[in-house]
Amino acid sequence: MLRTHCGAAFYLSSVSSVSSLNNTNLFTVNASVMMDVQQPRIVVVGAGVAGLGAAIKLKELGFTDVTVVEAADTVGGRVAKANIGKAWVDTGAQYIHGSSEENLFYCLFKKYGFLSQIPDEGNSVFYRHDGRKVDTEFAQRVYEKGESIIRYRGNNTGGSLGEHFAEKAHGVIEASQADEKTVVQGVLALVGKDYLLSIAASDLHGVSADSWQYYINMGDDLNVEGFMFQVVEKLAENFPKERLLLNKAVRKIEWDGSFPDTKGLEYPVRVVCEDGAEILADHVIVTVSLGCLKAKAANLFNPSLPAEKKEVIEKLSFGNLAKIFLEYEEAFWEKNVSCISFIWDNDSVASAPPSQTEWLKHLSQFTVMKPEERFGNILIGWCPGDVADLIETMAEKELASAITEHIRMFTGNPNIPPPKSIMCTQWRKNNFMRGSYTFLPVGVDGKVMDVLAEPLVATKNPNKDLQVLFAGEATIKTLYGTVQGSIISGHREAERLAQRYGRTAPPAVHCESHT
Ligand SMILES: Cc1cc2nc3c(=O)[nH]c(=O)nc-3n(C[C@H](O)[C@H](O)[C@H](O)COP(=O)(O)OP(=O)(O)OC[C@H]3O[C@@H](n4cnc5c(N)ncnc54)[C@H](O)[C@@H]3O)c2cc1C
Repeated sequence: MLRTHCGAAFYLSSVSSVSSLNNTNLFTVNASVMMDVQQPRIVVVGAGVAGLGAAIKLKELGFTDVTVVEAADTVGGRVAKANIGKAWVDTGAQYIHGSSEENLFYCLFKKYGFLSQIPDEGNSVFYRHDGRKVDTEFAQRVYEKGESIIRYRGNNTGGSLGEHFAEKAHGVIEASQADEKTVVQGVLALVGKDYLLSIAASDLHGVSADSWQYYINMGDDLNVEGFMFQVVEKLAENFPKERLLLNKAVRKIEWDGSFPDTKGLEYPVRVVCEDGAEILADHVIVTVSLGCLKAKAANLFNPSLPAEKKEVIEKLSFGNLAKIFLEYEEAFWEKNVSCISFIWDNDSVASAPPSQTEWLKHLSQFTVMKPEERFGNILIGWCPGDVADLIETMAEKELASAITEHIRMFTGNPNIPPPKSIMCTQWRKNNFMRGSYTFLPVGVDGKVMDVLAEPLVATKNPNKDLQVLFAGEATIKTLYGTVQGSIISGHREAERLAQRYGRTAPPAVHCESHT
């Protein structure tokens, strides 16, 4: 989830109490507190942040028979990397939403010594379609006004964020001076587009105005590009490699059954993999994305999911966010610039070729990867929703050429060369992700995520409970769409099993004690 514009904290104004998140800072547990030696067999499906979080927490809680099964050839899921130019870049998450010690991910960054390596954000520059720059201070002022409107938590309004924003933005435009109206309108439209990036949606009118009513604000955003995947790789070192099965896609989860192993022991769950392997288990924690659940849940579970859960899977939206990495021989931007924004107005629509206007309109923000010594000259262009879906289908050459014309027009510099390399993320096409992250469409209350998080209830074997549990960013209404939400959801399910086996964890420990 991207929720930052040009270094400015782009977050929700009112906050819920962080103390409501028990044990969020628990990442070590003294195994001596174990109250029994029973070792149920547990399978975790997915080695993204939620799966790793669950597996490591289970290990810390003294469970020794834990296996993680991952379809991809690497860990991390939607925290992922790719090589471009001289560096590895984060193709998935790259912001810590909440740079404070309430945030477990922030603590991990601190623990692994990465925080001190994160450079300061630079300046923003705003262009109109004809190369004119908008005075940064003025643009920032209007931008902040727009942000304060859109940073709206909602509280069972049932309305759309688009409606809310349009109404309030209209007031700001009306109140501005006649000669500034067009720019004010353009900057406010930019706020809306940037917000769509943070939600990964196509249209604010399709997004619930109540999207953030349960959300926990842990502080400002921090851009940790190039470090997020490193933190997750380090995290994965805390789980035994031989128990982490990569390139092993799960095809079927059979539950509420009675499956004997070779020793005649009976297990209620059988996990069947694409390669034909079968793993018997007492418990399985499913962490696949909402996108995968939408596409595959009907065939993945046997017996099938209860109607209530199916309904939630259908109701929640799973967006897309494209990151387009553009590598240049030399920077055409000034050294201190970290964000380049394009402000569209009615004239700019006419200036772009009609075939490209629609998607280019949504390519309004480019961030500069910093520092140059580490990354070279790389810009990231950001696109949300349907436009991201479309861009995934375009050839790199076509994309590079359209973007170059776009940048030339807005900067007023016809000599900007095409990028020497270009790479676009493909989250929607990825069979094991099917998009970027969850958002709440109009009319859907975040509480439905609690339903998604509920374990399945066995009917044939009610004494063998908690057979199928669910974790992942879509299962946590207070932090969905984020890495910290994912890890906490993994911990939640590990702790659910710990409770089931009478295993108690010591009280939460503070971030500082791990530095
Ligand atoms: C482009 C992008 C930008 C983002 N930006 C940010 C950001 O700046 N800050 C932030 O906090 N969050 C951000 N997010 C969201 C964040 O990355 C996710 O919320 C989080 O990583 C999800 O973790 P997860 O474990 O819940 O799911 P996943 O990462 O999706 O993990 C699920 C795992 O299950 C595996 N899997 C799927 N199906 C199967 C199967 N059948 N068998 C076996 N394995 C399977 C997948 O391969 C995957 O590894 C971003 C996401 C994207 C895509």
